[in-house]
Amino acid sequence: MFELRLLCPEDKVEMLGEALDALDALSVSVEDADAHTEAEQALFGEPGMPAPKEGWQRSRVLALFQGEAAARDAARLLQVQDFFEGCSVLGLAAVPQQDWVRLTQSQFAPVEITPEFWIVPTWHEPPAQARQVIRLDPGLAFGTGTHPTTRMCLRWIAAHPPQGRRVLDYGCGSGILAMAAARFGAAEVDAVDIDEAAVRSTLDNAQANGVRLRAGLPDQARGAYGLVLANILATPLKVLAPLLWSHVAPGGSLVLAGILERQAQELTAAYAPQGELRVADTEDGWILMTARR
Ligand SMILES: C[S@@+](CC[C@H](N)C(=O)[O-])C[C@H]1O[C@@H](n2cnc3c(N)ncnc32)[C@H](O)[C@@H]1O
Repeated sequence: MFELRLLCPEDKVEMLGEALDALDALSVSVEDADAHTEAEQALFGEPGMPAPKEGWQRSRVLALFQGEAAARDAARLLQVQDFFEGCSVLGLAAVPQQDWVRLTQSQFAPVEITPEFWIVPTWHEPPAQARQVIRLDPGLAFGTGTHPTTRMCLRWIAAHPPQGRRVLDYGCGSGILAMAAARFGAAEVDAVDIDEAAVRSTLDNAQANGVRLRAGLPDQARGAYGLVLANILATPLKVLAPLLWSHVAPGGSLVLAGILERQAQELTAAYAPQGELRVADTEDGWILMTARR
């Protein structure tokens, strides 16, 4: 394969991407051309807020082509287009053949939650000491067990098995928390998400793990649950406070994640009318907050 490297200003990125697509590029990726220099610009918003800008001042656009001829033709064609003004060709380079599947898989190892409880990709054997295993491959939905917020929720579930309880996983992503709740004895599990792809992913993962649960959009959450889990982000968690609390049964627990250490105070304040949130765990600057009803 051959890689064509282009440089372009912010307002040309989208058009260039579409043109490369039309020229049969196998893939197009965009990087900050000023990364690791004084001119590097951070491009992210606060959790729950849009990024301040959609592109970098100067972007490096990398397009993969099947062969050298296709990459050279694309470069020649682009250079004579009006919209290419302000852009330039940085170069063409052969991309060494790699086993991409193996390379991707090698980045995902089994994740230890406790010495007995592991999240294991399907291409790995579970470790010998694992007594509880969830099989999960990285997919479209969030939740492989590699993120601290997910890991803290999983540790909490393992330490407080929801034996015989109804459990709600609000913002289920891959369904990892819902499956863990089922594995640790939940009588009934509902998993909901605003993203339909996450709902599908949860159903697929549950089936692959032989776990019974109901998954759907948020209006599928019904009634009171002995355990409500929500690993989202601070801003939606604050907005959802009355709703999430309304689903916690008397004597039940609420477990919240996706919160940065510095956001503890605002979360405590947002939930104060409902219940007393406490920090139950912390990892890599993230915290887990819980409350009993
Ligand atoms: C950080 S992921 C957590 C996934 C998984 N529960 C875990 O712990 O790894 C957050 C999920 O919440 C979903 N989400 C975001 N806002 C939501 C909302 N208002 N209601 C329901 N789900 C929401 C997202 O689509 C995403 O799948």
